[in-house]
Amino acid sequence: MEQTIAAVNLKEVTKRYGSVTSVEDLTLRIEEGEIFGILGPNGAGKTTTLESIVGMRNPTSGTIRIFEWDAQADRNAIKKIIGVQPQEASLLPHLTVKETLKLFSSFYGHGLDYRELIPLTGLEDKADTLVKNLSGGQKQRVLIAVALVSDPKILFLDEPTSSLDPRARRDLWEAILAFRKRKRTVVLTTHSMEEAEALCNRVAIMNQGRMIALGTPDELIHTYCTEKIVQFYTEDECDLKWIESFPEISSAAQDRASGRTRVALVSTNSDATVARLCSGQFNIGSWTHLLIKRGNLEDVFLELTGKSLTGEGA
Ligand SMILES: Nc1ncnc2c1ncn2[C@@H]1O[C@H](COP(=O)(O)OP(=O)(O)OP(=O)(O)O)[C@@H](O)[C@H]1O
Repeated sequence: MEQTIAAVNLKEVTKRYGSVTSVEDLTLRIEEGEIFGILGPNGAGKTTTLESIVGMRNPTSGTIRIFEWDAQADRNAIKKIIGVQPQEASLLPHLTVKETLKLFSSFYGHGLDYRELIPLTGLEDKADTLVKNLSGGQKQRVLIAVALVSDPKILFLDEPTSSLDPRARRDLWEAILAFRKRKRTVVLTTHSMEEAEALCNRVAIMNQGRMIALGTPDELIHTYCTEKIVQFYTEDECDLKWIESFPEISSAAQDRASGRTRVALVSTNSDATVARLCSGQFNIGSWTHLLIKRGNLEDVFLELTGKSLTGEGA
């Protein structure tokens, strides 16, 4: 069966700087229409990967293709179909948002008009505001609008929301999702597992230059986070030793606040644990507020590396 052409295709890509290996033996296929996240802590190799794909760095070995083009040999062809979020320094502070987008549009013979870009990036209220008077989040949206001016087939974003407050971050997620609705591809890097879960249909987790996991957020959580937390409230303290004697319970903890006890059980089989709770096997009397929490991508990273994403040891 003939495979469709990938939006981005990396084969055995390695990038070395002297004795430092930034990216090692990375093979990865990103399909058209995906929002693909490259995740990992500081120094994992995310930016090196992204910049190698867009032709800003040359890999030491391996091949990178964007659709039918080679990332090194066909840079001019590739430039016409990709959008890369520029640095803030490329904005002129004394132009309005509308003027900025008109200026960048004038560089292209085709592409999106500012009248389309402004609603796409949620900048309707700021169209006539000078760039120098925008907040950090609004500037970030202008940068993404600039990356979209050429109506690219693939948009590349390096940590697009790292400096934003939660509200601005959500607004930007909306803009990225709106772009994807146009059947375009987005490749982004992020430290934030929350962002990856909210936005990306597939993610590659990198650590120390290597890809250590690849899949949908759900697949990765299901594969690597086999334990769930079963939480509920009781009136009195529980006999945790008894509860921990059940085979699927890895650990149990409780804390008392506002006259009641919150109990958290880490379970390898939450269905069995809930069944025991409902049938009274834990001998705890009445209970309320049952909550079952599954792991997240942060837990996946912890499971794979023994470290949190912020680099703290487990
Ligand atoms: N130009 C360079 N010269 C030497 N070493 C480099 C260079 N660029 C990156 N590196 C090294 O390669 C490794 C990966 O860096 P990279 O910037 O790709 O990581 P990252 O995952 O994007 O990190 P961050 O989240 O901190 O931006 C790091 O150890 C970094 O110091």
